Amino acid sequence: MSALLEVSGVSVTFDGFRAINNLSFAIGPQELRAVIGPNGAGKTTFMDIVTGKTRPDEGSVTFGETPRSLLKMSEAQIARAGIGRKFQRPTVFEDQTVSENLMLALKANRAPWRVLFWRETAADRTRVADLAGQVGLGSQLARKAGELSHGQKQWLEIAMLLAQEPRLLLVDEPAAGMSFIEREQTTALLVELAKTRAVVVVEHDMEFIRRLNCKVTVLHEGSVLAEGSLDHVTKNPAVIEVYLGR
Ligand SMILES: Nc1ncnc2c1ncn2[C@@H]1O[C@H](COP(=O)(O)OP(=O)(O)OP(=O)(O)O)[C@@H](O)[C@H]1O
Repeated sequence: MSALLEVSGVSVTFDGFRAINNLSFAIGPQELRAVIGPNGAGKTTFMDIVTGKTRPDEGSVTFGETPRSLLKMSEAQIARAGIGRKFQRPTVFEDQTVSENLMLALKANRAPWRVLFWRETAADRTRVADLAGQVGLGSQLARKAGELSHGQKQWLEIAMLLAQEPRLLLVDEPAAGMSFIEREQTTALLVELAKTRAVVVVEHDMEFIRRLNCKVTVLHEGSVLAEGSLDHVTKNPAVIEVYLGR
């Protein structure tokens, strides 16, 4: 299987400190991957590089079936090329309904000149209902986003990202602040989403990762320390040492 995203030999230095050190990472077109690692391992910086927020000093980052370098693309171009990022804190419009939030996301997906003449169509309304259904908010369309639970807000934001039809979704700590039931529903959602796109989940919650039941990449000091199933990596002495400090 050829990779959808390929990060190769990437390094980033902040004021002389090497936050990412010769990092190589690849993910397939329909793959679910968990990225773990202790604080400061470089997980956020890795996502910043993929989304164009941080530029590496060396290495290459390519994306797509016909690999295209992301390094010369702006953050907006990378998003349009099919990479969506879900930050830890939900950023939905609280005073707007679920339906209105999703309609805004659909609108944002249009070329600027088309937005000028944009009118909501029946097809848009169907798409909004479909997006809400995909994340389990089909019955919440008329509710204000501000009234939703924390987990529901996170799902709404994922649906807003899905409006852009990303081929790669980066999800930062989805389990944080969620109830047990919400975490279980989120696991199921991410597994489902990864059937039709690549999904990379950065998470500290090991129980959550166990339920994702996917390949895990362990980062440490800006490099890949171990890769494989959760059982495989958690038996690795180097991983145990990094996590337990022994
Ligand atoms: N803009 C920056 N300037 C200076 N140092 C930075 C910058 N961004 C990140 N770093 C440093 O780079 C290292 C990697 O940080 P990063 O946030 O990527 O780690 P992380 O694995 O996401 O950690 P956490 O789990 O705590 O979120 C850290 O030591 C951090 O202090």
